Amino acid sequence: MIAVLGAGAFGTSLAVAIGRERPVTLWGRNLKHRSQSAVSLPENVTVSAEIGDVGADTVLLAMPAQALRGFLQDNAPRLAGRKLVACCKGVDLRLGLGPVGVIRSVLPGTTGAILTGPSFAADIARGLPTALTLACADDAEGLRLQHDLSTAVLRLYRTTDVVGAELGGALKNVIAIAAGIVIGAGLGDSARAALMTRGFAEMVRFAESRGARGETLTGLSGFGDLVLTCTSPQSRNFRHGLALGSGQPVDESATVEGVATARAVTDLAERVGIAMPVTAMVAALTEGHVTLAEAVRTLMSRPLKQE
Ligand SMILES: NC(=O)C1=CN([C@@H]2O[C@H](COP(=O)(O)OP(=O)(O)OC[C@H]3O[C@@H](n4cnc5c(N)ncnc54)[C@H](O)[C@@H]3O)[C@@H](O)[C@H]2O)C=CC1
Ligand SMILES: O=C(CO)COP(=O)(O)O
Repeated sequence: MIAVLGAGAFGTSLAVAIGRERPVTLWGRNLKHRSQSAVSLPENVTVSAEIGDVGADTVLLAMPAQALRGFLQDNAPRLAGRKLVACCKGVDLRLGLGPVGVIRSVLPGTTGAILTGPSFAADIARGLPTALTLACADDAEGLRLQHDLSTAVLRLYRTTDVVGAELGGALKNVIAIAAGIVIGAGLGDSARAALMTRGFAEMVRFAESRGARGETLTGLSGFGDLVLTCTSPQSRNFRHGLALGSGQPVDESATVEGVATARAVTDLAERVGIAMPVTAMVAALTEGHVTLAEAVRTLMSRPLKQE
């Protein structure tokens, strides 16, 4: 049995997609919000506001990355021993870990996996074809999850490179904010392409330094999601950048994972001496430490180097 915890945009869309083929329980802490959503649920989906009723052994965790640690701590006894699949993208500010690292840190001994890759919740909910990465260090467990969670239109690829999948999804949000800033400020498509490419280089550099395989970063959870998020106004991270770049107010109510992750990753990279110029600039810009003009000048005046 499968449960999705978190009835926001992504959790609801996953419950809808999986619920078209098999039974799912969807739990949310604020189901009033869900009932206002335009998405209608298939019959296979049972909605519950009582977490104690959720008896599934496979549990998808679909809340923002910065909320995951507290949620796991609050619900540790009830979640221990289940297969936990993180469905969020980010690096925890306090622990400096991706979502599976957070699961392992709060619930040692629990199987942790991550479902990530290029997919807008609205596309999944509409039943449009989507391909994602399912990463689990235990390949036999990963194989089982891959089969249990794939559907006719939700195609899961499998890897054991958990760190690579975690960091691809987390870091692309930061680069998407930068891409939005570039477009919002009218700096042009050429500048965005340059920034995506150099941003991707620093994603790979950072992820490899933490044990990820480069090929994971070139896959769906890295390059794939980078392309989607840096080029579509459906992305909240991209839209956040658009607002910053064009001097408009940002949407404070939106889940914009790249903001906290930019700070978390900048601090981690500084500690180990890895150059992350785009990520560090996004952290400085979103925190108001530099102006856009200073950021562009700084990035363009870095010493000339080999590609
Ligand atoms: N929306 C999308 O298209 C996609 C989102 N994601 C990822 O999914 C994660 C969640 O994003 P969305 O669902 O889009 O955000 P959302 O803002 O639509 O929903 C977040 C949900 O988490 C719940 N929540 C927040 N803090 C909580 C806590 N402490 N305990 C329990 N529930 C809590 C909220 O009540 C809300 O229902 C993010 O990491 C995002 O990057 C991944 C792929 C696609
Ligand atoms: O992760 C996503 C698409 O894969 C969703 O992007 P946003 O969180 O920027 O909306």
